[in-house]
This record gives sequence, structure tokens and C-alpha cells, in this order.
Amino acid sequence: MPKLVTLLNGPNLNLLGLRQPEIYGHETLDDVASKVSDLAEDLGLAVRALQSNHEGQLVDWIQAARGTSAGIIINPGAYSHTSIAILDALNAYDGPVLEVHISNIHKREAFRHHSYVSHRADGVIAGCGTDGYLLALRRMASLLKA
Ligand SMILES: O=C1C[C@@](O)(C(=O)O)C[C@@H](O)[C@@H]1O
Repeated sequence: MPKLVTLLNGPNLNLLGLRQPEIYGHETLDDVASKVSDLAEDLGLAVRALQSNHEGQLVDWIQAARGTSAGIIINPGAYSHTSIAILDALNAYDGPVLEVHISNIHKREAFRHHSYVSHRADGVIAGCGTDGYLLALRRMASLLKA
């Protein structure tokens, strides 16, 4: 049975491809989900990809990953910069956590430079476009093998 990885995307990432394409690119979230699932198959992993605009829903999914998912990859969107609730939920999760940002948050406005989720993340990928999700999945595969 392949190990399950939960891939969470936060607010406004449902608009990927439409929203500020000069920053986030032209691929849609469905495009990303399909390239992630192709790579997952090559790596022998299963991915459950979920997106929500709601903080509490993301907290519920992180809690649900306890005992059911081997790892979490999360792009918390703007909640990265505000949500202690998401950090607390991740702190209650035992497996590896990788944080992805499509854009390089450190090159952008000062309010994007700090991420609460980074206090828990085992790795952070920022500024690699949607390839960041694939890089995170490869890293997750090696963490889960180790
Ligand atoms: O919604 C997002 C997307 C983002 O997480 C990224 O993927 O680059 C960066 C955040 O600052 C922003 O609020």
C-alpha cells in the first residue's frame, strides 16, 4: 500500500492561473494536482490534494491527517502569515511537514516575510513556481524512506 501524503492549499489558491499570473503563473490548481499525482505514482506515493479558503477547514484536515497520512505538504497562502491555529494543528501532527510557496515570499512585501508555519515545517520551498510542489513531493519521498 503506498504511503499517503496530504497536500493542502489555502485561500485563493483555487484561483491559480487566473489570479496575478505574473506572480503565480498560468497553471491552474487542477494542472498542479495532475502533475503532482503523476510524480506521486513514480515515487510510489498516494496524494490526497485538498484546497480551502477557510482556516478552520484547513485545521480540520490537518487534524484528520493524524494517524492517516504519512506526511503533509502545505501551501497555507496568506494564512502562513497570520494563523497560529494552523501552526498549532501542525504541532499536533507527528509526520514530516513541508511548506511550499509558489512565489519567493522573501522578495515580496515585508508582511509576507514571516510564516508561522515555518516554525513547524521540516523544509520550506519558496519561489520555484508550481515546481515547488514537485520538489516538496520528492523531498517527502526521501523523508518517508529514511
Ligand atoms: O496566497 C499566497 C500564496 C503564497 O503562499 C505563494 O504560494 O507564493 C504567498 C502568500 O504570501 C500569498 O498570500
